[in-house]
Amino acid sequence: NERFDPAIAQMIKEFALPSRPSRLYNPKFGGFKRFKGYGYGVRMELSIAQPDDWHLHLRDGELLEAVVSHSAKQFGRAIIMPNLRPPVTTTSAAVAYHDSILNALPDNTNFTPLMTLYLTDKTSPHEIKLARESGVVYGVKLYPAGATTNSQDGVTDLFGKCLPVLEEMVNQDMPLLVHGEVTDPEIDIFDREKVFIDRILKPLIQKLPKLKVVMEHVTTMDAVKFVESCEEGCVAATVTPQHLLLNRNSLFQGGLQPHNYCLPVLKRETHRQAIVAAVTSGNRRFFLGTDSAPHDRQQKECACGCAGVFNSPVALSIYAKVFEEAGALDKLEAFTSLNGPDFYGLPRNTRKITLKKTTWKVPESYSYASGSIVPMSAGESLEWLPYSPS
Ligand SMILES: NC(=O)N[C@@H](CC(=O)O)C(=O)O
Ligand SMILES: [Zn+2]
Ligand SMILES: [Zn+2]
Repeated sequence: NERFDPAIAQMIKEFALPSRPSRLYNPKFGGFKRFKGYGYGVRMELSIAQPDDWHLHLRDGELLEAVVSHSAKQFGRAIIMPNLRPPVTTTSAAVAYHDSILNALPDNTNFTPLMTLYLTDKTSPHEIKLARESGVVYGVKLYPAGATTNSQDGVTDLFGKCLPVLEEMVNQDMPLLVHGEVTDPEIDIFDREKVFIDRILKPLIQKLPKLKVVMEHVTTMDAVKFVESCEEGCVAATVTPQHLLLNRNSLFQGGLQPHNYCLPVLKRETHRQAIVAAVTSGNRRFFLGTDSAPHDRQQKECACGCAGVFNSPVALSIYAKVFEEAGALDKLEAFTSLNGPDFYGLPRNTRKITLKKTTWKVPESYSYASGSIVPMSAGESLEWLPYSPS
């Protein structure tokens, strides 16, 4: 590095990986032209195994058509959430939904949807067997009834109604994916995740220590501590771009910000920092799950707006930004591309994608047949532009 100006040498040191520099990180030097954010025109590229999205809402109908390509461009696989109306409660419904996703996909993509079943009080153990046999279902989703978007048909009493199903899931090695918030109206909305851990998750893993559980979209230091305390390979967590980048101030900055409203709701800064520390530590229990949850603009900008952030177009740029700011770009690939398949017992993607450190502007909205969808960070500038896999 002596060849370079000391400022560049320092930057290279910061970005170069101690362990596998050539594999994960290839800085390319583009002369000494001024380049935004970089005094000396250093151009950076990050090449990583193709990421998967372990928590994604693709919706159906027109919305599915409008959003699916944003995921298919960047991700190899995605766990598809079943909270449609009506919810995907049976294997045959999951197979039909799988087909409609494949039909909506653009040509020449290798994107593979991994389906889930929506757990209800009435789900039978037999349905779990069918799900496993289908070869397209990879998880069962627990929505406490009333906790979030389209959760009306969710579970009212997990231990009272669902134990035989959960036992069959252990037999079938079928993971339980959890929206971890209690719905008790007495509990403050900012405490619902913590209380869920104490009331439901701790007793659950005590009763069924072999059940694979993914705590979806973790938002608190309590969840981080809980997941870290569990046995690796049994309990894991997905983390969204918004819960890594934003705190609850972003809901009210300069006026009410409906496009930052999702569930679990954004938390205070100390929680955000705990989540960033967890994912950038290299802990294998944490992996990428965008929770990209598109709603039409009119359903967001109204008197009783829906919960959900549409982040597919910006997710990888934001994850890279968060890891870069934490000085942990060397841990990004494990989080985006390795820990997830390892937990689910699936092969890692062999394709690569490239993230290029260049400034790009996020569109204000994406229009589709009957409306438009506003993405996370709409109108803002981001770096780390993802390139399609080669
Ligand atoms: N995250 C959200 O705020 N919304 C999700 C549901 C969910 O994941 O809880 C949705 O389907 O819109
Ligand atoms: Zn959820
Ligand atoms: Zn979700």
